[in-house]
Amino acid sequence: KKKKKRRRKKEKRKETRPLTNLELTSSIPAWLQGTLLRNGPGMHTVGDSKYNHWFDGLALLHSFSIRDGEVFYRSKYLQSDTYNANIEANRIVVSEFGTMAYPDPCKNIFSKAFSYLSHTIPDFTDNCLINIMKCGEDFYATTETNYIRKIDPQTLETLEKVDYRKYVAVNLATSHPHYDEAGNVLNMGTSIADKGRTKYVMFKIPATAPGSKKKGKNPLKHSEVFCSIPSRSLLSPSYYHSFGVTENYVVFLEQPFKLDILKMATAYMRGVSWASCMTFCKEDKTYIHIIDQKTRKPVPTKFYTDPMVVFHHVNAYEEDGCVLFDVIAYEDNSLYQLFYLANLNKDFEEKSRLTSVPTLRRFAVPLHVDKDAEVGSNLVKVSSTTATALKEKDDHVYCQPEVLYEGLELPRINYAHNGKPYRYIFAAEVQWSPVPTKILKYDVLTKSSLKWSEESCWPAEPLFVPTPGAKDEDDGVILSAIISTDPQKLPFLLILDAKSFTELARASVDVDMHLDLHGLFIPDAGWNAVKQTPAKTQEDENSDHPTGLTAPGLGHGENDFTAGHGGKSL
Ligand SMILES: CC1=C(/C=C/C(C)=C/C=C/C(C)=C/C=O)C(C)(C)CCC1
Ligand SMILES: [Fe+2]
Repeated sequence: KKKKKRRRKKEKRKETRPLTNLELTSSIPAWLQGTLLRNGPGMHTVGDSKYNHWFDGLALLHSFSIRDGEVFYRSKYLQSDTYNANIEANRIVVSEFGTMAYPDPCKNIFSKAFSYLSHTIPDFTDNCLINIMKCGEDFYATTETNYIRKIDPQTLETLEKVDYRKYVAVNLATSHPHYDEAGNVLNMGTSIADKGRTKYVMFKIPATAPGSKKKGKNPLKHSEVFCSIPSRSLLSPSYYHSFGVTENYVVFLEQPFKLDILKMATAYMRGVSWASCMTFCKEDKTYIHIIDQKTRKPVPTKFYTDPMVVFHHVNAYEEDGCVLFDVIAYEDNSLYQLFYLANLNKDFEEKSRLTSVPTLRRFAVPLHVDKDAEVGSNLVKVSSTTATALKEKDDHVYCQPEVLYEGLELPRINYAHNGKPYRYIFAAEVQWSPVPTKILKYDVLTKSSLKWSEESCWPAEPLFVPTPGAKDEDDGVILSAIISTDPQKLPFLLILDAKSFTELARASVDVDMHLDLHGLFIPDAGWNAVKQTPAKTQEDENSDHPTGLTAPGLGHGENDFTAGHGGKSL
């Protein structure tokens, strides 16, 4: 018992209490007030057991609150059922993407959690480590299963566990929803429970519960299915990580990177991970579904392109009768392969090489296909792109993209331009190694770029925050959490001027920060709001350590992307 207590205390100490007055290099723009809230895998070892894949790690939330020129930092593990069950058992007892685990036989912890999906697939994890979703007034940590976890964006406390299945029939859902101008959420999920009718389900969650402007109502209860698309193959639906929207359409790629439901149904018995149930069928095509938001039906033409693997859609818009969409595409699924912790060894940067560089590809899909157009003719009449769409017989159209840029991932845009013509992509530059070393601003119009980099620095996804009342698309700042491989260098929040890509300020944090995945910025309601001092929630746990240091994950020298700084971790 004593040992357990000690261990728990140690876990707690990996989290920070709010820190004030982070070291700033220069002043932060006065208008920049709010919280940068981010998510990512933070712990890859529980007791003596280790996860196999970087995407398995227990979710660690962290935030930078910027108020009146000061920056406050805090981090906290998501207290998911998965986290609690693992900590309680002192080993990994819940399966993640790359790790199959078994419940603790001595405990009854799984009596509730271990329900069966379609009587074959065990309940999925609620370790929501990928992104943060805003849903009405609420914020949720998200992953790709049917579970999301409500969180308090200020204290990072974990609140309710929400099962999407209570509201819409999905077993999987993306961690990259879209938002319309009113704040309604549009997301896509896959329904595999009903084996005979495997389908992709597009659903909407309203920003406010209809008929009530009162806070506290759960908008999820009012989720509605917007459209569903039958899967081409009932036993192997495609895997997808995101999708695109324009003002009137939705872009969904049914790619040849697939989930094998039969393999998934027997994975638990066979002791293999979910990841091993995913196959890239390089002989197959990538089908492009364009859904009309007015009719809520897919455009009937069968658009397709060559096999590829896409995780991130960048943006999509309509121009001259076409839907144009930009994605980051790979030739194969080697990205997932690289993130196995066994591959993330000490010589990681030298040894780990992607077999395909992520490329920015622009596709053009003609909305109205002339039945009389000649077979072989290009149906794209847009002058801004060299992408083509060749008419074939039987209502098929073969799309070939224009390759715009090579070596980028984690794309973000000024979200006010989502679904509309746009010019700038902010991303992490990655070449043959999956670790980003530069932040990139790519101008899709002039095809030129600006970059930020610094010796030994690994940047996170760059997030764009517009200046209030901004007119230009790039009028704002870029926020990115930077970690360093140099033990002498502290991790820091970097603030760049989005136009010139010059540094405006940085706030160094004396913690062991983890490399995160995705997040969002929550602007403060009023710029002149009363000065808020975050509550010192973790003070007593950390009182033996006045600076409230964080050592998420494994610490130095272990393979979890934690770039520590010498001697400071707990
Ligand atoms: C647990 C689980 C899954 C988890 C997938 C995850 C966690 C994917 C993360 C992807 C990322 C971070 C991509 C970045 O580009 C699946 C395969 C959906 C299916 C079944 C259960
Ligand atoms: Fe993502």
